[in-house]
Amino acid sequence: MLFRASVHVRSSGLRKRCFASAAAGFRIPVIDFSRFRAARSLAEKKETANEIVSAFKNSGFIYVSNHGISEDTVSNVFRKSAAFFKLPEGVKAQLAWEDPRSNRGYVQIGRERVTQSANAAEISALREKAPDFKETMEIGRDWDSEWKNQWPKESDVPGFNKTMLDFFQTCHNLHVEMMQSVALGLDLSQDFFDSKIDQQCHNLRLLSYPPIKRAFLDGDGQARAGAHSDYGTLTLLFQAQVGGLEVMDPQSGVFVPATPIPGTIVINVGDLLARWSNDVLRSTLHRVVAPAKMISSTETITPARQSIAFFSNPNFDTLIECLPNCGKKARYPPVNTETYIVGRLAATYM
Ligand SMILES: O=C(O)CCC(=O)C(=O)O
Ligand SMILES: [Fe+2]
Repeated sequence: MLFRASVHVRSSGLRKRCFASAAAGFRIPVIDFSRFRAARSLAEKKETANEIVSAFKNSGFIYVSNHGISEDTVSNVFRKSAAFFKLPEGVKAQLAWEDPRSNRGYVQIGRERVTQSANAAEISALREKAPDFKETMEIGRDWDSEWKNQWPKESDVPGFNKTMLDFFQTCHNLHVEMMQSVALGLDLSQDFFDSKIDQQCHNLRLLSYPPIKRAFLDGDGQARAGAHSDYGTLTLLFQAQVGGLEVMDPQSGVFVPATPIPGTIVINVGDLLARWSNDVLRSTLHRVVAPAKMISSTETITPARQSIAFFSNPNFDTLIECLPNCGKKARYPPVNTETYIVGRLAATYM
């Protein structure tokens, strides 16, 4: 049964109550991360860490407030991203994403079909029938010896490259701290993950969902981004105010809107972290659909939507095998991070 569940924002700067439709028991809590940073003892730190891990066990998703990334920084990234997507198709096409091992470059509408399936033929059929209505720009660590980022010319989008590189580093730093909280919440030493996630094998993804006829999105299986889980450790998602992100309540199977809360980052567990934790932590299905609130009830075009996702990964040479404190019997065989991530990417792109 659906009902209105309240989401409480704890931070003083953001003290307000937000409402989200939710199935019974389903909650995406708002975590004030300044409490983790300001904690004067390990026990105090662990209080926030436990809240985070408890949410990752239940819904797999949290909103994080007071995360330390300024609004100016985030809005500047959104501005540069918008300027990039406004470039002529021909210019963007020259920066095309080419190889899952690189996972860098521009992905035009219809090239990716995110789904839960790991079967390439099934994904290909889905892509034909119901492609994702989005374009993206994928950015990796810039000092990789093998793979180069596909940067636009400085004169095409002034300041783009530097803005994105700075933001990449900023998100990496937050990921390290978030993983420290995950470690504490799992009763591991705070630095447990540090040396396993320090090579920045992450992927910064700029997303642009163009305005689209609502009727299109109402079609069978059609969405701005189809139901999927993410692949890595944690995803840091910055969403603009348009809305449309929905998270599946794992108990009821109902998709619940993850309504944007200004100033917060949505953070969710990816498949590799779920696997690492022997499914103690949950990697939850989510999707992007037409926003619940349209401009008017007669509106047939959904507004454009922008978001920025930072897909954090373990180091590519990290072996993912059942963590301590996560059950006696491993559910999965060990897997190398790069093999896993590249395999998933290879299946989802054409
Ligand atoms: O655009 C969004 O809000 C979510 C995007 C997403 O889930 C993804 O790219 O994996
Ligand atoms: Fe996602």
